[in-house]
Formats: sequence, structure tokens, C-alpha cells
Amino acid sequence: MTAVLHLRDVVKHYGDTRALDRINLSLPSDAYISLLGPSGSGKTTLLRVIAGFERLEAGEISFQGSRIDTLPPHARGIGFVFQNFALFPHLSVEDNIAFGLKNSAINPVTDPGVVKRRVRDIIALVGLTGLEDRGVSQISGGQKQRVALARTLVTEPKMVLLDEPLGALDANLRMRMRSELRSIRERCGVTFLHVTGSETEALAMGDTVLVLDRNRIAQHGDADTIYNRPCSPAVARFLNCYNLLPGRISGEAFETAAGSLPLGGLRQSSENPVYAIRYDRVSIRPQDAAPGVDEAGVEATFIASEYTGAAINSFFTLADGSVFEVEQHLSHAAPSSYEPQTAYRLAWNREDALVYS
Ligand SMILES: Nc1ncnc2c1ncn2[C@@H]1O[C@H](COP(=O)(O)OP(=O)(O)OP(=O)(O)O)[C@@H](O)[C@H]1O
Repeated sequence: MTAVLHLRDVVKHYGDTRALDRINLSLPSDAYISLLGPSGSGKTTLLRVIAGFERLEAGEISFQGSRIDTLPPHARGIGFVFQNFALFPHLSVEDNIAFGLKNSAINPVTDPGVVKRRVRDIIALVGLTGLEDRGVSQISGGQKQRVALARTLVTEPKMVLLDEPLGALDANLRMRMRSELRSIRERCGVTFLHVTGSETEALAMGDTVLVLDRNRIAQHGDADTIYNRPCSPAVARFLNCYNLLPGRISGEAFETAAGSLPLGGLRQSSENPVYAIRYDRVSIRPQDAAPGVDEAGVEATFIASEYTGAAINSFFTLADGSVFEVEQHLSHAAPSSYEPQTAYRLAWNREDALVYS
């Protein structure tokens, strides 16, 4: 896959706050890229320096083989879709989309026939045909999102940056717009870089997922790798699907405050030793159940369960008082019920663990 965008040692501060700390990055052409990270990790700043809304203090950005960090935003060939859509409330759907094309600082399109044709093509691409003459205050949230995207795509950018594009939509619509955005991108063949704070959205949408942590790139890979092999305890914590037990390695075991766990699974280096096991890899057994040969486990007290539709999440406390979560998918078996304040044995295959040390 050819790279379209390169960032080299990019640094950005706001006063004393370091918002981007030596970012090095190459992004592929014709791909959907999710940019995930906790609040304040620098996601919006990264988009804004790529778009040219913020100046970087050090480093370089090149796009399609040419350096762009000295160019103004409109000369970069990169589109930007804002979270709040930023539509003109007094204009129709069609006029909102045509606006950027007619008023572009570089090569504005002045022939009304050409404007009409390009706008109609984009309206069809994003699925808004029939709504051309509606005011943008008379359309739904999902339709506004499509107008915002169409307004950018009509100018034929080579890349589109989307800052939390689904953040203003309700949960149901957000789910539907995920596949819509992916298919619109596939039809136009342009790279999308999509910022989100939701790990499920990032994993579901990105061909490639970038994880920012403390203003640096913590991990960059396909969704499957990020989910199954987070490269650090911080990335695993942020994915919100791993129990993390701090401790230390002693011989063939990882010693935690909740007990000794036989070593196994993937070992990765980290300054802070942590044993990680995914919520959905854990079985709940009676307290006196004998451990299997290849298993690791801890004793834990059941607190409560939460039904999420496709799964049940059960919460336990360990000997040191920390909370341990177990996720059981309802397609696997009918849900069991557990007695609050009762001890159980939580067990998993030791090869399913991730050990950071
Ligand atoms: N205009 C600004 N002035 C001062 N500090 C800023 C400004 N914009 C961002 N910051 C700081 O820079 C850091 C990165 O902010 P940024 O908005 O890029 O994070 P983010 O990952 O997009 O966060 P969120 O998910 O909450 O939107 C934060 O510490 C933030 O407080």
C-alpha cells in the first residue's frame, strides 16, 4: 500500500502544554484510518496541524510527495469535516454543498452547469437525492452529517479529516452511519482520517487504527492487532476490555495482590509490569472447582451483573479490593445467575493472557 501522508517529528505546544510530542507517522492511500485516544491525548490537534489550522513548531508534514506544512489550509488539498457540521443555516442542502466549490480560494468553479452536475453527483454519492431544495434546518442529524461530508467531497480532496464526525448523533444513528461512512469512502477512494474517543467505533471502522496516548503515537496497526495485542498497559486500559493486574514476575509466575498467576501468553516489554486478561476470556466457576492444567485463575467475590443486550457483564472484587470484569456472550450459552457477596473461581487459559514486564 502506498503512503499518502508522512509526519516527521511533529511537535506542537499550547503555551506550556505539549499537545503533540514528536509524532512520526505514515498513512496509506485509499484507506479508512481511525484515530483513537483518551481526552486530551492530542487527537484534534493532530488533525488541525495536518489541515493547516495550527502551525507546528518542529517537524515536517508531506502529502502526496510534497511538503505541505508551510502551505495555508486551502492549498493543501485536504478536506475537514467538523463535529458540529458547521452548515449555513439559511442555505438549502444543494447550496451548502455548492458553496465551497463556487467560493474556493483555488480554482473556483464558475460555470453553473458544472457546479450543478458536480453537486448532483456528490448528492447521489452520499445518498441525499430528493432533498436538494430542503433547508438544512429541515433535515435530520444523519442527513446533516452527509451534507457536511458532501460539502467537503465536492471539492475533490485527496484526503478527508473527520473530527468526531458521529459525536453529535444519537446512538442508533451513530451505528448506522458507521457503515455509511465506510461505504461512501470506498466509493470515492479517498483516505479518511477519523478521530474518535470510542474504542468500539475505532475498531469497527478503521482499516488501520492509530492510538494516541499522552500526546504520542502509542500504537499503529490493524484493528485485530490493536484489539488482541495492545502494545502497552495504557493501550490495553484504553480499549476497555482487559482486566489489568499490576505485580511482578517471580520465577515462572506473575505475582499480583490477588494471587500468583502462572506465566503464559504473549510477553511484551513495559516499564510497569502488568498482567492483562480480556473480559470475554474468563469463565466463572464454583469456588472449589479444580483448576484445569493450562489454566490460570483467581478467587473473587461476585458483586453484580449488567445486561447489555448481546452480552452480560459481571463484576467481581479481588482480594486486594480491585474490580474484575467478566463478559459472557449470550450467543454462547443461556446466562447463569450468581449470588452476590459469594466467592467464585475466575479461570482462563494461561495462553490468553498478555504479560507486560
Ligand atoms: N487552544 C488551546 N489552548 C490551550 N491548550 C489547548 C488548546 N487546544 C488543546 N489544548 C490542550 O492540548 C492538549 C491536546 O488537546 P486535544 O484537543 O488535541 O486533545 P483531544 O485528544 O482531541 O481531546 P478530546 O478527546 O477531549 O477532544 C490538551 O491538553 C488540551 O488541553
